[in-house]
Amino acid sequence: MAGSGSEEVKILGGWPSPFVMRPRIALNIKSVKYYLLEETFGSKSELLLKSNPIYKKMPVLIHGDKPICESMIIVQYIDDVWASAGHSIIPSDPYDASIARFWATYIDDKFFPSLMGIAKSKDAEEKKAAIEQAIAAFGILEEAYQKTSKGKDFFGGEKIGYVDIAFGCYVGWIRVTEKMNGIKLFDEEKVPGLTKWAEKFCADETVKSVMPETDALMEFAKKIFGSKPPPSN
Ligand SMILES: N[C@@H](CCC(=O)N[C@@H](CS)C(=O)NCC(=O)O)C(=O)O
Repeated sequence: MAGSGSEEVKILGGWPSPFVMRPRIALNIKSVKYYLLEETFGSKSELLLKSNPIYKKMPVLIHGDKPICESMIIVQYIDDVWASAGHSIIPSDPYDASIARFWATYIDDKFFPSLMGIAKSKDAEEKKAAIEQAIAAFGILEEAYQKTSKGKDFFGGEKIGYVDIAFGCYVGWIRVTEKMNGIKLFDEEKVPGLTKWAEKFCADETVKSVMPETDALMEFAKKIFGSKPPPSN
């Protein structure tokens, strides 16, 4: 049985992590108060290691004394436990829910590796290929957005939903990637829907307080990836 909605809620995680943003947005949608137990990148707390012994990654949601791991599983859990609060994050229609899960999986399995590929590429050729992959994924996601939003602001329709949370958590990192590499992924001409969507997403009350400033994220990125991006063609 799911835990009672009244038990204490804690999130283990660091502010720059896109994955940590996901449950924080979901909790904001449900107006659930939580404590953020800040994890430092590079050193893992005992509580994190104990709470996520398999992957040892953030975020972990601790509800009462129960740990829940994996960001999108946590989002689903929050939607289930606080079902009557805020709005539904997962569509109630089973088919729409499966489509939302499909796109969330695509975002983590295909889009995110291409974004990371840009930062981690060792030479110009690798970087070019990663940029091309990211642009292709943006094109695919633009189509998905046009289909699922049905003329509304978000993938989820009028309100932020499952796919918005899955993709939206990367907006800050996408902006950092654009700045560090002199490229444009949110391109009004090529992906007009996604470009407007990103602005609406970042302006939403449930997102504003957890979306890191691009400059702060950039400083953090320089520390982990180095200040000089690999050469481009
Ligand atoms: N699939 C995981 C990914 C979580 C993840 O990669 N977290 C990173 C922070 S952004 C982490 O904890 N990294 C530490 C490590 O890999 O040891 C999720 O969605 O929760």
